[in-house]
Amino acid sequence: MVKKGMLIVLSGPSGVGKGTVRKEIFSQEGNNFDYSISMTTRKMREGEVNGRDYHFVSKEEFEEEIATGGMLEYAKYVDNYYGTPLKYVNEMLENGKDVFLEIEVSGAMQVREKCPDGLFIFLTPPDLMELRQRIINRGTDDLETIDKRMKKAVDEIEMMQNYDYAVVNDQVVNAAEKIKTIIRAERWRVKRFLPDYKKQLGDVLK
Ligand SMILES: Nc1nc2c(ncn2[C@@H]2O[C@H](COP(=O)(O)OP(=O)(O)O)[C@@H](O)[C@H]2O)c(=O)[nH]1
Ligand SMILES: Nc1ncnc2c1ncn2[C@@H]1O[C@H](COP(=O)(O)OP(=O)(O)O)[C@@H](O)[C@H]1O
Repeated sequence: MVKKGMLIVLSGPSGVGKGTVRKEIFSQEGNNFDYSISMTTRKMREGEVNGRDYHFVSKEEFEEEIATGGMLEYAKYVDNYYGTPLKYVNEMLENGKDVFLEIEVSGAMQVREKCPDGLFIFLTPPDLMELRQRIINRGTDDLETIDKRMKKAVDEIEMMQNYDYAVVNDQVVNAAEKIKTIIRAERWRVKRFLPDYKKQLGDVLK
């Protein structure tokens, strides 16, 4: 039976722990889905590998991809572009493989428009004080920027209503486990099977 793969989108406010939880999920064996490596114009950090963590490209290269329709979605985030190359995602889905994206909220909303059948999971903080504390702990922002990020985070949390599931990131391992449980259950969505049976019916009745 040939089923198209499922597109899985993990998103949520900045600083909630998307990257941390995603890395936990992919550090474990036995996932039946593949990670779509994003493209970005931000500088490579120490310890990162081009083609593993991101496809690192110049601003010109990124803009060329946008212009030629090569991106499924993209966003400008802290003066850099981040986006999902369309080709890999399409190839995987056509081959019946499930694909996992970890992207910020505005990109996720673009994907929702284009792929309404995807699985949209919103990672949310236990509460806003904890979110603030995590952004402070990360140590990358001054207090003024942190307050700006918090205002943006509140707007982003409002977008939760456009998602299928909310997962609270209390403990990284718990959140990763919950996400994997959701993905396992969603594999058996009726609408993934129906088109194939309809096609078979056409063949049988020929
Ligand atoms: N829209 C979109 N957002 C992405 C993509 N890849 C990563 N992001 C988001 O971009 C933000 C910044 O990522 P990054 O610079 O790696 O790191 P962080 O600041 O250490 O989390 C995070 O919220 C990611 O979820 C992508 O392909 N598309
Ligand atoms: N469950 C958690 N409990 C405590 N701290 C966390 C948890 N998940 C992530 N963090 C920390 O919160 C900060 C933001 O996480 P990060 O993965 O960079 O977020 P995002 O990708 O959503 O911007 C990091 O310092 C990370 O170590």
